[in-house]
Amino acid sequence: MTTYPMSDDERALVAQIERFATEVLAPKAAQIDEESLFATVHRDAMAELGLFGLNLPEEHDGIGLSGPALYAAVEAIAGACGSTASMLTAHFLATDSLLLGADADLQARILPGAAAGTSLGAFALTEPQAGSNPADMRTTAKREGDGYRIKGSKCFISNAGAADFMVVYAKTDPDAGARGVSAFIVEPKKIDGVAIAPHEKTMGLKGGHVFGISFDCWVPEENCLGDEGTGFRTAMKVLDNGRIEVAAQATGIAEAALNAAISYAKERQVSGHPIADFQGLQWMLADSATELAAARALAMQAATLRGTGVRYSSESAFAKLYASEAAWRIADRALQIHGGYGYTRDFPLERYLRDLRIFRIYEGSSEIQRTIIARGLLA
Ligand SMILES: CC(C)(COP(=O)(O)OP(=O)(O)OC[C@H]1O[C@@H](n2cnc3c(N)ncnc32)[C@H](O)[C@@H]1OP(=O)(O)O)[C@@H](O)C(=O)NCCC(=O)NCCSC(=O)CCS(=O)O
Repeated sequence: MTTYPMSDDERALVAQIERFATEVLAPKAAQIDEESLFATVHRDAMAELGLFGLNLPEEHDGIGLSGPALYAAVEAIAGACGSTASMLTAHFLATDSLLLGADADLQARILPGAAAGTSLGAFALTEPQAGSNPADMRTTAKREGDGYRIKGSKCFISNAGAADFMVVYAKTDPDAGARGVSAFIVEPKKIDGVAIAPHEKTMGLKGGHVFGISFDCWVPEENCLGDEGTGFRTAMKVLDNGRIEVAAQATGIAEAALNAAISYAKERQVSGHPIADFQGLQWMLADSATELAAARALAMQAATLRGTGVRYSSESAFAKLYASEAAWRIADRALQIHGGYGYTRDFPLERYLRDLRIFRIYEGSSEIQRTIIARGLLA
C-alpha cells in the first residue's frame, strides 16, 4: 500500500479493500469488460464490506474515511476493475450531493440505505445541450401543488438503470442562470414519469453503465435539497470531491499498468536478455513511476483539504487534470513495452487504455479543469 497519511484503523480497512479487490474484483474485470456486464454484479459483496458508505460519516451509518484513505480505497478498487470503481464513485456523487446540500430530514431518509448499499444513487446533472456548462441546463422544476413537476432530459448518467434514487439538478428559475438551479431527490422505482433508455455502448468502462433519462414526474417539496437556487453550488462542491476520485481511478489503473509492464519486462526475453536489461525500456519505466508519484502527490494535496471547509477547486482540478493525462501516458508506455501482445485482449493493457480515456472527459474535461485553474489564478 502506498504510504498515504491515514489512521491505523483506516490503513487496516484499506488493506482489507485491497484484498477484496485482488480476490473478488480483479478476476471478473475482463468478463465485465468483454460482456459489458453492469458492475452492480458486485453490489452485494461490496455492500457487505461497507464500500457504499466509505464517504459518509458514521452518523449516516457510513464509515467516514478521511480524504486520503478514501483516495486509497478508490485507487485499489479501480486498479482491479475500473468499471466497478466508476459505478461506486457515481454513487458517491449522489450521496455527497445530499451530504453537502440537503437538510437533516432528507439526509436521514436517504443516506442510511445508501451507505448500506441497499439503495443505489445516481447524479443527474449533464444534459444533451449542457455538458461542460451545466448552468445552461434546460430541465425545469415548476411548482405544482405541494411539490414540483420536473420536466426535461439528462444524458450519460452512471447507474441510472439500477438507481433507487437520483439527485436531479433542474432550473426552478430559468432566468437566473446558475442561481436558478435546484437539486431534487427522484426515486424512479417509486414514481411514474421517469423513462430510462438502454445503456450507452461505450469505448471503455463497459461495466460502468451510463444512461439517458427523460423526466416528466412530480416530487414532493421535501425532496428539494436545501433551499431553491442552491443546487449549482452543491453540484460544484460535489464535483470538487468527485474529481479527486477520478484522479484515484486514474492512478489506480496507471499503477496496474505499470506493474504489468515491470513484470513483463523482467520475463520477456530478447536475444537471451530480459527486455528489462535495456536502458531505453528502463527509462520508460522510470518516467512512468515519476509521473505516477507526481499524480499521487497532487491528489494528496487535494484529498487532505477535503472536508476541512476550505475551498479546494484548484487543487482538485490540478489532481484530475494531471492524473487523467499522466495515467494515459503511463498505460500507453506499458502497452508499448508489451509490444503486439499489449494490443491483444489476452493482456489487460488495451482495456486499461480504453477505461482511462473517459477520465479526460467526465466530471469536467481536461479543458474545463484548465479553465477552473486559470480562473483561480486570475481572480
Ligand atoms: C467551469 C465551471 C466551474 C464554471 O461554471 P460557471 O461559470 O457557470 O459558474 P460560476 O460563475 O463559476 O459559479 C456560479 C456560482 O457557483 C459558485 N461556485 C462555482 N464553483 C464552486 C465550487 N467549486 N464550490 C462552491 N461554489 C462554487 C460560484 O461562487 C457562484 O456563486 P454565486 O452565484 O456567485 O453565489 C462549471 O461550468 C463546471 O464545472 N463545468 C464542468 C461541468 C462538469 O464537470 N460536468 C460533469 C458532470 S458529472 C459527470 O461527468 C459524470 C457523472 S456520472 O458518472 O453519472
